[in-house]
Amino acid sequence: MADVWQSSMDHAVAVARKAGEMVRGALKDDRTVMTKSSAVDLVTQTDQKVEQLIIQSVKEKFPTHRFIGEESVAAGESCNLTDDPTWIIDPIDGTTNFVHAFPFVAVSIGFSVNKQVEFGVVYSCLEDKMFTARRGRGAFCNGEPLQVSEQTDIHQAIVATEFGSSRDPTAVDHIFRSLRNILCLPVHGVRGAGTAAINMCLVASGCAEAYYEIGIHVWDVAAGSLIVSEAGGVLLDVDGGDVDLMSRRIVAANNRTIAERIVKEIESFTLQRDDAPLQS
Ligand SMILES: O=P(O)(O)O[C@H]1[C@H](O)[C@@H](O)[C@H](O)[C@@H](O)[C@@H]1O
Ligand SMILES: [Mg+2]
Ligand SMILES: [Mg+2]
Repeated sequence: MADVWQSSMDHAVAVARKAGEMVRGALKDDRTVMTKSSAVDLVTQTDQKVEQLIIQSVKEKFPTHRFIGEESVAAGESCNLTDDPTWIIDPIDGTTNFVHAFPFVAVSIGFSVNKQVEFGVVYSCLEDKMFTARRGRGAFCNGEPLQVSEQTDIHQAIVATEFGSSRDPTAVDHIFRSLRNILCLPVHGVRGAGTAAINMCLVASGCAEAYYEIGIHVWDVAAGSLIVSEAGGVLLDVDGGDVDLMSRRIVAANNRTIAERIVKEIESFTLQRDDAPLQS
């Protein structure tokens, strides 16, 4: 049966690679840093230019498709997922890393139809690693199949997480208590690449057993969520229920045993959903 979304996925890979070239080029220039929701929620003109490059290129080829882009939402566009074909774009995942030339920076493009991710593309620009997944057809890195770790013992796991962009003391307390609970299980180690998308690709690659975070957005995790599940992994909400990509919370793990063990240690809290009505 013809795969109606293959041409869209091919375009996503091509434009992610082109965006990666733009990111690498911008690393040679001075980067003007602006802030969004907090003093540490950074954005640059390169984030904005990359998002426009991706969106304009898609509009030319697929004029009926819709978009959820991190920087478009930051500029006031809505973040509502419909049944329509929708490109869910994080132009630079790891902007803080980009600003500091810390070498983990990704372009993340998820593609949803009927509110289901059909393909995901994460291009780790400085590693030149193209992570891809098509629903039901596996996950790959530069064309090589990906498979999650087979580890079921949490005490022999590496767990990835991030501290996020909030410095609200209550949220930070929850984040640190969760981190302490997990670190002291003990686990072999806790790591963070500084980008949700690359953390999820590390889980899909079998390099980390799990990644969890409260504070992410749909554009951070849409592509990575499919790459993890197509590599044999599982996705949960931090409370152990079904994952909800708009909820700003996620656990991505190699298997349910590890995922549910991590859920037990997380002090969860809720944040305003990505698709909450815009404040008037
Ligand atoms: O770099 P961006 O796209 O803003 O995404 C990161 C976010 O800013 C951080 O707060 C999260 O902790 C990371 O997981 C995101 O990758
Ligand atoms: Mg991001
Ligand atoms: Mg971003």
